[in-house]
Amino acid sequence: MKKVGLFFGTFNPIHIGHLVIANHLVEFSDLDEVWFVITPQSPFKTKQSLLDDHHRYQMVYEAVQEYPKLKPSKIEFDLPQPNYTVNTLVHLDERYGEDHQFALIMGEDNLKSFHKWKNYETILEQYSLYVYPRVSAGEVEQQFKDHPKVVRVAAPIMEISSTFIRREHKNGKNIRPLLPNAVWKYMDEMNFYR
Ligand SMILES: Nc1ncnc2c1ncn2[C@@H]1O[C@H](COP(=O)(O)OP(=O)(O)OP(=O)(O)O)[C@@H](O)[C@H]1O
Ligand SMILES: O=C(O)c1ccc[n+]([C@@H]2O[C@H](COP(=O)([O-])O)[C@@H](O)[C@H]2O)c1
Repeated sequence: MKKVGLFFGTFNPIHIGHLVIANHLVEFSDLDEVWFVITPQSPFKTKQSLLDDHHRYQMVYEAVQEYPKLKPSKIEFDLPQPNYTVNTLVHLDERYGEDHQFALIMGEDNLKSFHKWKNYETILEQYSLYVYPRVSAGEVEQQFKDHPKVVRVAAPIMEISSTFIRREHKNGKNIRPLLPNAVWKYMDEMNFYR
């Protein structure tokens, strides 16, 4: 049975913050692989300046080329939008459940709003949440604090966001160190976020 951590996101674009977290989890937890699930439409986000799904997928693909334990996933591309994670998990289990055990990866910021996710109780009954630290306002709800399914992982804190990268690239700043090299090249050649 392969243990796979699912890292959900819009990845518009994927940056080194995402990569550091994913790599930390495959190297320092019991997860065998991490799959980046590129979400066409996140339930809590508007579609503003969102690149086409396939371009976001391609950038993740380029970013993980030299990391055999990290994989991009298109599973949500053909599912109804907005993409509720609980639905995606059903599809993943149908397709891979026989020899894969799935868990979710999220930052502490997302754990703080996890009670707003569709059917979060069902998710927590069936899957573990691997939670890494993140600088953010607010409190983790009591119900999640000592929950047996919430696994704390001491990954490094990297406060970078895709929003910052898109904005400052547009402003003509050099944001190149924040992106894997191949992602920078793809983004630059395609003239994204100009
Ligand atoms: N620097 C970071 N360190 C750790 N986790 C991050 C970091 N940036 C984003 N994440 C988390 O990774 C997941 C996927 O990121 P996503 O692309 O959706 O967000 P983002 O980088 O914050 O993008 P945007 O700025 O466009 O909202 C989300 O759960 C998000 O909270
Ligand atoms: O299922 C839900 O209700 C739900 C609500 C908010 C977010 N999510 C998932 O969490 C991922 C990260 O969310 P965000 O808004 O921080 O980019 C997003 O890509 C979705 O897959 C899922």
